[in-house]
Amino acid sequence: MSKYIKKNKFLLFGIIVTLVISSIFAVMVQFLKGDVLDYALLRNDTKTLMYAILLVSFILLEIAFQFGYDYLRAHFSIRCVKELREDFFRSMIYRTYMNFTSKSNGDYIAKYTNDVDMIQTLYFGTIPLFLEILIKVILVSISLFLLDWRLAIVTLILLTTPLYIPKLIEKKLQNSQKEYSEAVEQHLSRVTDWLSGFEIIKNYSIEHKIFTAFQKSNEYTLHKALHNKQLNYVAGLISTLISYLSYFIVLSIAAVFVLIGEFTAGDFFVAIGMIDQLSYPLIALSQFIQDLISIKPICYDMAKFIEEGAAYLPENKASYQHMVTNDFNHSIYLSNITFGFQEGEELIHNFSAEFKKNQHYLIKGRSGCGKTTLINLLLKYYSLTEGTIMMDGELLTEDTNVYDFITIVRQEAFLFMDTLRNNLSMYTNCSDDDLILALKEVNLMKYASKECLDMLISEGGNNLSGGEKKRICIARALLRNTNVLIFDEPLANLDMENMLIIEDVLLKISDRTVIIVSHQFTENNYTRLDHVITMN
Ligand SMILES: Nc1ncnc2c1ncn2[C@@H]1O[C@H](COP(=O)(O)OP(=O)(O)OP(=O)(O)O)[C@@H](O)[C@H]1O
Repeated sequence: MSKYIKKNKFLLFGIIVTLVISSIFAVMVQFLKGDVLDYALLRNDTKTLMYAILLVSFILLEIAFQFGYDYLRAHFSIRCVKELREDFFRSMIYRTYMNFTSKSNGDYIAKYTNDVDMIQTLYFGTIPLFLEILIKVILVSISLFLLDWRLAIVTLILLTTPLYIPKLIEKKLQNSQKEYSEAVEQHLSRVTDWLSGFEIIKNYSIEHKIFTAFQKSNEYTLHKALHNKQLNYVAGLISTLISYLSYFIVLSIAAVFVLIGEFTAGDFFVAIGMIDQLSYPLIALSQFIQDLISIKPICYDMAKFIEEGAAYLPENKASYQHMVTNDFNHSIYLSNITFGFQEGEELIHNFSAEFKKNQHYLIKGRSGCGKTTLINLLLKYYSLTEGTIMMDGELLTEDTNVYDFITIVRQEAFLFMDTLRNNLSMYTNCSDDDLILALKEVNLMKYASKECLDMLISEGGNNLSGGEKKRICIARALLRNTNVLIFDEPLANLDMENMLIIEDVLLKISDRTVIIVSHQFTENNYTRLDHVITMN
């Protein structure tokens, strides 16, 4: 996390400068208060008035610099969080599909909301406050030394004892913060899951069961939050008690100095002001130390997450520089491939197939025989146990960017909450005419107009029918000029009319290699395909 602090070092410098100046004024105010009192007791009106005016001016200056400090502090925290969020999102979005799916959406959301918020409050927010207190403590300690070195030494020894409390329970604080963060992650994963399954919850009338599960999960999370807060409060309470005790000891010593004639009334007044200036910040300092200690594991996890994702960033991925981005000219050949998810269990055994350029293929087979897995192997999601995948006689290697020549359309049609235009063009510079042509190709005449391209698609494409969503996804794939188009179960969840429309659209695609994975494809249309591959 120190990276973000370094990036905003000028703001931090500004914070330190305004802090030092406002703290100097705060200390001067204490001395001036003593002077005003002493001159008032001596009945010296002119000096009393002069020092009173000076006192008011210094108070105003202290307030002005304090405002400057608060202003910069807010900017510092916001800038750090902005950069942290950007790094988080970048490290997530550039991951490989397999790496991304190793975590649940809830995990990502919890990290993005809860963990980032905690880091903002307990780390970026605490650092300026920690500096504020530290600078105040240093300046006030120096001033106390100037007033009386014996009192200064006793004050510092006694008032700094509460600072050791957080260090004594460091492990407990960190564990409790981490447990809380993990509980939030689990809770959000479950909530996102319930939101996605809203329809099924209604359909099976299991609202009560889900609510009970929610209550349990919510209670567990809040129990962890409470435990975390209680631990912090106990540590805070001990620190405050010790601090007050120390305060009264130092106060008594200053009172003794007055009684034995070593301090004037003004000196006593100044000393009390100084001790006040020290005691409250030191209590706060112990809380900030507590915060910084407890947030450490969350910061560590966040840094690890970002670092892990950084390996996939274009600028850091060495292989990107020599990534093969060419098309194939003749064929893609799967040669004797074997693969299994578990060791010793083979899902695909010694399978071979050739996909020739610009031909139509249907891959069929019973449910669960490994059709989607075969496609995922082609997309390099998993490593083969045995066999090879060749492109024009050359091995498909780690460095081959298959997304450059393959477009995949999955069974679940996914559309972004955006305009139809952006959902079709995928944010590239496609002309409206091309978009309209693609819509016509997939028989979506209803939307094939300039006005309709501006139509907003709601979350999950809820304002479209299942068949329409599928056809928009196919049109989007057609617009992407890749040599290979793969359709994984394009006919799933469609009625006969829509099935036939989509089959026709896929069979009419020319000058592309089309691979259709389906166990529902109409047998009457087999003659329009170049090859039918049956997987056992
Ligand atoms: N990520 C995974 N981890 C472990 N097992 C998996 C994974 N993905 C799929 N499987 C298993 O591999 C088998 C084949 O799944 P796959 O999706 O390839 O079948 P399919 O032929 O496409 O089935 P369908 O026609 O029903 O879509 C299934 O038994 C499934 O449980």
